[in-house]
Order: sequence, then C-alpha cells, then structure tokens
Amino acid sequence: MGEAPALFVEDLLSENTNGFALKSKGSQTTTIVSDKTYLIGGTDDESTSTIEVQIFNRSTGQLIVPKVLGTKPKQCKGHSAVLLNEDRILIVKGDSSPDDCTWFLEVDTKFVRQQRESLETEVVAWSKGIRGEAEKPIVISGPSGVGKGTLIAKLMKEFPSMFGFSVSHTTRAPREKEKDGVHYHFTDRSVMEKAIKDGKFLEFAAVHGNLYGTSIEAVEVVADEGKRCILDIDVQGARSVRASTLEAIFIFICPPSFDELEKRLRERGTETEEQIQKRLRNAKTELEQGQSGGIFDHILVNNDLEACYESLKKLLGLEGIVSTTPKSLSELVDLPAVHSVSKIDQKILIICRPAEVDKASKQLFVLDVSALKGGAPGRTRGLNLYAVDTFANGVDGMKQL
Ligand SMILES: Nc1ncnc2c1ncn2[C@@H]1O[C@H](COP(=O)(O)OP(=O)(O)OP(=O)(O)O)[C@@H](O)[C@H]1O
Ligand SMILES: Nc1nc2c(ncn2[C@@H]2O[C@H](COP(=O)(O)O)[C@@H](O)[C@H]2O)c(=O)[nH]1
Repeated sequence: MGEAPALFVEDLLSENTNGFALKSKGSQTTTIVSDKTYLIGGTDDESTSTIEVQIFNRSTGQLIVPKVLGTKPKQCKGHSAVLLNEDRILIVKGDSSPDDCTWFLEVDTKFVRQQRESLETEVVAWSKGIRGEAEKPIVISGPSGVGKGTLIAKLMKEFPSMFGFSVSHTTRAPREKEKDGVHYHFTDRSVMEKAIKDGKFLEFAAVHGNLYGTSIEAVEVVADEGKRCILDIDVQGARSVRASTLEAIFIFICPPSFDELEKRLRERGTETEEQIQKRLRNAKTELEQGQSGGIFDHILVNNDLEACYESLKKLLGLEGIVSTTPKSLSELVDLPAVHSVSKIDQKILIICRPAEVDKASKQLFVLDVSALKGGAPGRTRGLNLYAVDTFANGVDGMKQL
C-alpha cells in the first residue's frame, strides 16, 4: 500500500467519463466504480509480465494494491476497459490470441464480496472470458473406495477431449503409481496452508487426517483447454463448492452395501489397516450427509461398474455420443492493439483505429455480453464476439447492433 503522487492521480481522473476507462498512462486504463478508481496495467515495473491492478480510493486519497485472486492475464501492447453492471470491468486485450483477448476484473461480485470479508482486505478477482456456452463443472463425491476415481478414469478415457480432471492439492503421501501434478499436487502442509490463506483455493477440507483442496487454478486450467472440469472431492468439499459461486453439477456415488465398500477398500490395497478403519468410520458420516439432500443433484449406486458408468453417461447427456475434438478457435478474430470501445446496452463495440485497419481482419467487432454466466472462481462463459463487415452493412448495419 502506498500514497500516489497527487498530480499523477489527478491526471488519471481527468480522463474519465461515465465509468468508461480511457487510455491514460502508457497501457494503463482507469475505471471509476463508485468512490474507487481502478488503475489497470501499465505499472512502471518492467519486470511484471501480468496486468497489474491498483485502486485509488477517492474518499481516503489512498492508492492501494489489492489482493488479486484468479490467474492474472498476461501483459499486452494495449487494452481497453469497460465497466459492466458496476461489479466487473471488461478488459479487451489487443494483439492477443483469440482465446485470450477478453478478461473480466471482478470488483464487487458475490465472490469478491465473500473473499473481501473472509480475507479482511481489499480484493479483486480475474476471470477469463470464454466464448459460447461452456458446460458446468461436475463435482463427484462419495465415500473412499466407492469407485469415484474408477468412474472418472473411464469417462476421461472415453472422452479425452471433452473432460479434464481438476488436480487437487493434498498433504498425504503419494501412492506407488501416483504422479505429482497428475493425480495430485503433493504439497507440504505449511505451503498449502499459506496458499489457502492467500485465497488461492476454491475449497479445502481435512479428510482422513490430511488436507485436501481444489485450487482456483486447477479449475481454470481445465476451462482454458476448452474442456469440462471434473472434481473428485469429499462431501465437505462438495458442500463448500455448493455454497460458492461456482455453478456445478453435484453427483454422489453410493456403494451397494457397506460390506462391499469395505471389500473394495481392502482389495485396493493402498491403505494400512488403521487408515482403512478411519476411512470406513468417515464413510458412515459421508453416506448420511450425501444422501440427506441439499448438496447433491444426483445419486448413483455403483454396484455393477458398467451399469453405473452408463447411468453416469446418461445423466451427463453422453448416451450415443462419440468423443469429439475440442471446439476449434480458428474461426475467431484477431483484435488490434489500438482500438477503442463503447457500450450499447449489453453489446460492446470494439472499433479499430484507422492506423490499425490494415493489420486487423475487420474494422468493427461486437462483443455480446448479454448472456454472461459463471465468473470467478473460474471462467466467465457465454461471450459472443463477432466481426461486423461495415463496408457491406454501412451505417444501417451498425445501427442494427
Ligand atoms: N462397481 C465396482 N465393483 C467392484 N469393484 C469396483 C467397482 N468400482 C470400483 N471398484 C474398485 O474399488 C476400488 C476403489 O475404487 P476407487 O479407487 O475408484 O475408489 P474412490 O472412490 O476413488 O476412492 P478414494 O476416495 O479413496 O480415492 C478399486 O480397486 C476399484 O477397482
Ligand atoms: N475436499 C476435498 N476432497 C478431496 C480433494 N481431492 C480428493 N478429495 C477426497 O479425498 C478423499 C481421499 O482421497 P484419496 O486420494 O486419499 O483416496 C476422497 O474422498 C476424495 O474425493 C479435494 O481437493 N478437496
């Protein structure tokens, strides 16, 4: 936290109009949201490779660096900023790959308000914009040994381009065939506790004597691959995700009987007798909570593995579907570094400056934000970006937008 030189801040503020941010200092934009001015990008620190955020509080006259949650966007040659609905700022990056040009800086969404309260500091959160209707993440829960991992492995094998696994962090030791970064991020407790304190986790819980948690990044990485995220987490974690702003589908897997659950745990042969006893004790509570309503949308009994897998596929609308490749982004447009933005209702017009027209594929782009879904933690879905052929449509064509 530090005081801003008065002149500098006045310069920035004088360039603002009606909540729209204009270019101010190098690649920095300023956006006013009630009594705060968000200064985005363009810090003097050349070592910074990500877009930085500072907040000038006009009531107190202080310039602060907030805690920034979510993966930060990479610096680019130029960006524009538009305030949307008083709770998030849309950042349009120029000279960026088509799947990296729209980002949201959430400044007062439900997630940000929750985090501000729990971390007791000023918070903002980045969420990347994703084109189209990406599907909701899937939370799979159930007692240890019921077959969650087995079912998820089958799904990922049959539909490798459709689903991605959220790699959790855990403080437990790796099993013989487990790989760091693939099955789990195996982590020291102190490191994980610090990351939790820093707001890096969507959820975490003490499970069977160890700490487990889903980082925000683990979910974002999967969304960035254009895949649907699968979380394998315990009931406490499912409850936390249910209470969070992440919209997901919650599935609870039950064993056909308690004896069968014990048999599977023993036959897996990965735990000591003491650990098996602990997992079975916890299973009783998990089975009660999982089936008592309020958390899960669907309950599946994993008796016969193939039958349960077919039910899972049916529930996810995958019956008769053959694995597809991820949606191609090749048809998407390249935005120029120098552009201006204006907002008409829920449509953002991105206008290429004359000097850049030759470099850009089109002169005018429209970003439709009327159907936004999701947001931090995770990605903001439902964006629609398209180029408008102004020469063909002329002024009339633009009016129709
Ligand atoms: N329907 C089934 N019938 C018989 N055995 C099964 C069935 N489903 C899974 N198994 C076996 O049960 C054992 C436990 O399965 P799995 O490791 O997938 O459970 P899990 O729910 O992921 O456990 P954990 O929560 O401890 O990670 C494995 O050896 C697996 O092969
Ligand atoms: N709350 C969370 N629970 C998690 C997470 N990752 C895994 N788990 C659950 O832990 C138990 C035990 O797993 P194991 O690999 O040690 O057998 C199991 O029920 C998992 O679902 C997490 O990130 N958060």
